[in-house]
Amino acid sequence: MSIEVRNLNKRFGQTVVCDNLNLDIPAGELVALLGPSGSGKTTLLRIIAGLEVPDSGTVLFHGEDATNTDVRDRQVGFVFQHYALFAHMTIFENVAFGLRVRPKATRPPEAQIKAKVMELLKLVQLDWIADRYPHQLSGGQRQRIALARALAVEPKVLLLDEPFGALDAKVRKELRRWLRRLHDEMHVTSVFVTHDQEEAMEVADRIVVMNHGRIEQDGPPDEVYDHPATPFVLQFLGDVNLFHGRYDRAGAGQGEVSYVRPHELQILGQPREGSIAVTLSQALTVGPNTRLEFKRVDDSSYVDVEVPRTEYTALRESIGLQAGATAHLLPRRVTRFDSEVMHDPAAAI
Ligand SMILES: Nc1ncnc2c1ncn2[C@@H]1O[C@H](COP(=O)(O)OP(=O)(O)OP(=O)(O)O)[C@@H](O)[C@H]1O
Repeated sequence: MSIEVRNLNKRFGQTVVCDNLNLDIPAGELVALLGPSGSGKTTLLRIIAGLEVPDSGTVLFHGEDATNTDVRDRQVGFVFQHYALFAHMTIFENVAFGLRVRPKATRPPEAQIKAKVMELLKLVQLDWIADRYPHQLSGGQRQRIALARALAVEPKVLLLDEPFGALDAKVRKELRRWLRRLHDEMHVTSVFVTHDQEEAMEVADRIVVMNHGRIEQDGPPDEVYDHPATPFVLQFLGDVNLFHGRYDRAGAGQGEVSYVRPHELQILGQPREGSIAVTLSQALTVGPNTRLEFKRVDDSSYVDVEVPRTEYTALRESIGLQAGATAHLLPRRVTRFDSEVMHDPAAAI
C-alpha cells in the first residue's frame, strides 16, 4: 500500500515538529526516515500510524484520505525500540496475540492461527524457541519476535521506530541485513526511523533526510550520498572537511565553503597545482583503514584524511610519511553549494 503525506504540519507548543511535509512512499518500498534527535522523525511516523493527529495536512493510504482513520483501522504493524513482549506469555502466544484478540467473526480458526504463527516464526528463523518466554531470549531475538508479532495481522504498512537502537553494534548489523532480506521476501511497505546514517544506507530503498521538521532530501541512498542537496545532508551522511573559501587558498572568498570527504583527498610527496601543504599530526589505524590528521601549514587548521591501511604503509616507505612530516593534499572531488543569489534567475541576468 502506498503512503502519501501532503502539506503536513504539527507543532508542540512553540516547537514546529513537522513543517509542511510532503512525501510519497510507493507500495512495497522500505524507506528510512533519517535525521538527528528532535528532527521530527518519530512524530511523522506516529502521524502516519494514526497515533498522533496533525494540526493540518493529510495522510493518504493507497490514494485514500486516512488522516482521520482510527489507528486500529489503518492496518499498520509496529516495532519500537523497546517493544515489550508480554512477559507471561510464550513466544508462540506473543505472536498469536493479534489474531486471538480479533472479534469472533474475523478470528481465524485455531489450526489456522497455529499454522500462521509457525510460518512467521520460521520466517524470523526462531521457530525453535516457540515455547520459551521473552526473558529467555536475547535482545536481538526479542526484536525479531516483535517483528513476527507485528506481521501476524498481515499489516499493509510496517512502521519501525529505531527497532535495533538498544542492541549492540554487531547484533544491529546482523539484524539490518536480516530485515533487508525479510523485506525483499515480504514487500510490505515499510517506514523505518533511524538516526544512524550507516543503518539507513544499508537497509533502505530510499532515504528521507529530516532536519528541524523539514525534509532536506529524499532519494536512493547512493544519490543522497553522492549528490547531497544541502550542506546539512552532506555533513549528516558522513565525515567531511570544511574549507572556508577555496580549499587551496586559506580564508579567500569569504562566504564560499568547499567540502571534501576524508577519503577523497590524495596524499602527495610534492606539491601540485591545487594542492595544499600540510604536516602530519597523527595517524590512527582502525580496522582496514588509517585515519590521518593533518595540520595546514598556512592557517594551522586540521584536515582529516582516510586511506586503506596498506596505502598508509606504502606512503611511509615512498614519501616518508610520519608524524611531523610535510605532505601535500589534493582533493579528488570537491562539493560546493551555490549561494542563494545564484539560485535566483533574476539575479543571474
Ligand atoms: N508529545 C509531545 N509533546 C511535546 N513535545 C513533543 C512531543 N513529542 C515530541 N515532542 C518534541 O518534538 C520534537 C521532535 O520530536 P521527535 O520525537 O519527533 O523527533 P525525532 O527526530 O524522532 O527524535 P529522536 O531521534 O530523539 O526520537 C522534539 O523537540 C520533541 O521534544
